[in-house]
Order: sequence, then structure tokens, then C-alpha cells
Amino acid sequence: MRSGPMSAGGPTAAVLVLEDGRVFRGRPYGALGETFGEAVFSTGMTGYQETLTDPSYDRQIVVATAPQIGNTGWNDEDDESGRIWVSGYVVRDPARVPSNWRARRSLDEELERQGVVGISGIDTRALTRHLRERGSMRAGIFSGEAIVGEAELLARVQAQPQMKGANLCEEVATKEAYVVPAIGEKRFTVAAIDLGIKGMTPHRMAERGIEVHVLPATATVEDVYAVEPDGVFFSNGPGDPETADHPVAVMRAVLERGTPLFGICFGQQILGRALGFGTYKLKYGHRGINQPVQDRTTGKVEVTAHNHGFAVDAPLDGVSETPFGRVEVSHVCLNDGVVEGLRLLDRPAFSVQYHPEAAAGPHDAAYLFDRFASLMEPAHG
Ligand SMILES: NC(=O)CC[C@H](N)C(=O)O
Repeated sequence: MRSGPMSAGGPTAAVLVLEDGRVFRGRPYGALGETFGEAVFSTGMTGYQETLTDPSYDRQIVVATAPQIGNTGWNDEDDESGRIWVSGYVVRDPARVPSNWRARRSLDEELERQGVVGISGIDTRALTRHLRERGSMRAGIFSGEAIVGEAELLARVQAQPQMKGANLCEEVATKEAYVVPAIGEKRFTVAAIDLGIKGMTPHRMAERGIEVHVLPATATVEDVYAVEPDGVFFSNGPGDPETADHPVAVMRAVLERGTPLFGICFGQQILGRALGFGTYKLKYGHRGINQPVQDRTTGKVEVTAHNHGFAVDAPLDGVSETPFGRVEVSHVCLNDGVVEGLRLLDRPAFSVQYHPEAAAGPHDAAYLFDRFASLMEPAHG
């Protein structure tokens, strides 16, 4: 259980190199070696286990703005998928002694066990301010023998692919369909397209009597309707939504048939595209569990969990005419006015850009799963 910041790599150095040439020196955290990804920051004070195992973080180096990380160690219950997906982890001050009744090992040990390269002991505040000013950018973490001349490290970072244009859903999604049974009496069947789904999402549906058939990202319209769904769900996921042409085509067929539809995060971006709106990359994105969102249908403000670097480009006010009828922006982020929800007025379909499954995060937005269930009531069908 006891594991200091030096335990994984000994007293060697680690270095974080950003694509614009800025360099931060620190200590190894987790595995030794080298890793690359898009450097992004998350403002969550808690919930690092859920963050690290969220498949939407594939190919991203996550910077924790909370200065101390690892206090509750790593447990056997809070994973959102079968592994850690972040490509690297950046923390300021790792907990020296994790303390929680559920902890099985330290975060440092788990990162090392899964071969995830991290760095600690750097000024994460300066790094976050840099990313906020310049935007998310490609980066590399190098430790131990991977440290060579700075010019060479920078060249390796600059040779990496950009997040814009990255098609990543199929690399993280399940290859085989599986079923998450309803908890208690079964009320509905949902086909959930896995674009990088978090484990809590089908669980939230199961809690509402929904049997969830999780299907691979490559599922066809025939695969979707083979499960005789009362509703269809499109999940969160990594990468650039502009590359996800196949899910967009499947979603259009679902909208055409008028089956109740719900999308979260990447799923909302797919809905935006299916309706004919564009998507665009945010300068530094929204990541954390403390983001204020207004539900414009009720006027209520929710504190919500976010993890998105892209957003839908839809007119905030008024109603847009689309090939699938009238659409309105149902939710908006109060920090920066980014579109956080879409609602169709002529079909039973809606989406949010944030994370009502709340793993980790506040439960303010749980009502959205009830809204999905109510769309599947026979009165709507
Ligand atoms: N959590 C998600 O679904 C993220 C969606 C998309 N990859 C983005 O960064 O915006």
C-alpha cells in the first residue's frame, strides 16, 4: 500500500514536452518510458479512477488541476471500463499513503501495473494556465531511458497525429455485443451503440428497468433493430466526431423510423451531425465535475460532469428547421455558452453534451435517464 512518488522509477527524472516547445521537468509517476497524447486538463477534485478508465480519454494526457491526487488509492469497484485509457497522467503532488477502506493499492502502483507513464512534481497550475491560453495541444512524457536531447523529444511530439481528425471509437468500443440486464422488473429494451461507453451509463438505465443491449460501434441498422429496441442510445466516445460517419448514418435511420433516441457527449455530436449541424474543436474543452449547465426547458441550473473537447455548432436561440423537423438547444453551459443539449420537437429524440451518468460527478442530471424512459412509454410510441 505504501508507495512514494519515487517508488516506480527510482530517483530518475521525467519530462513533459509540449508541441510548442514548453518543457516541464518532474519525477516519474506510474510506469517508466515514453507516451504521447493531447494534453488536456481536468478540474475534478475527486473521481480520478473514473476519469482514468473513461474510454473518451483515449490518446489524451490528462493534467489534474487538483494539487494532490491519489489520496483514496485504487479500488476494485469504480472502473468505468476494463482498463486505464488515458495515455499519460500529470499530477503535482501524489499521495504518499493512500487511505480508503476500499483501496486495494496505490494509484502509482496501478498506473505502473497497467504500463501508464505519468509525471509528478511539476507546476500543474502553470501548465493549466498555459493550456488555457494556447489551447489543448500534443505532448509527450518521457522518463528514465526515454529521456534524450530536448530537440529530439520535441520532434517526436510534433510527429504525433492531432486529435482533430482522429477516428478512435472503434479502437475502444466492444467487439462483441453484450447485455446489461434490467434491475428489477424489465420495462424496456434499449440498443446502445458503444462508441466508448462508460460502465455507469447502462447501469443507470438498468436501474430504471431497462435491459441494455450494448452493440459494437460498427453495428448496422439491422443489428440495432434485431434486438427489437424500444429506444436507441448513442454513447460517449473519444476522437473527432467529424470522422464518425457510420454512427451518423445509423442514427439518421433511427430518426427516420421515429424510435426514441438519446445521446450522451459523442452521441450528442453524432446527433448534431445527423441533423445537419457542424461540430468544432473547443480551444481547451470542458473536463471536470463542476460545470454549470442550464436546462432551458425548466430554467433550472445543474452542476454537471463534463469531458468534451468538441461541441455542436447550432444556433443557441430559436428553433432550427432540419431534415428531421424542428430542433432547439435545450441546455447551455453557463461558463461559456457552449451547446450542451439538443431536443427535437417533432420526434422523440434528445441529447446532452455532458455526463448525466455522473461517474464521477454530481447527480443533478439523473432526470435525463427518466426522460429517456418516459419517451419509451407506450403513450409516446
Ligand atoms: N466524452 C465524450 O464523449 C467526448 C466526445 C469527443 N471525443 C470530445 O472530445 O468532444
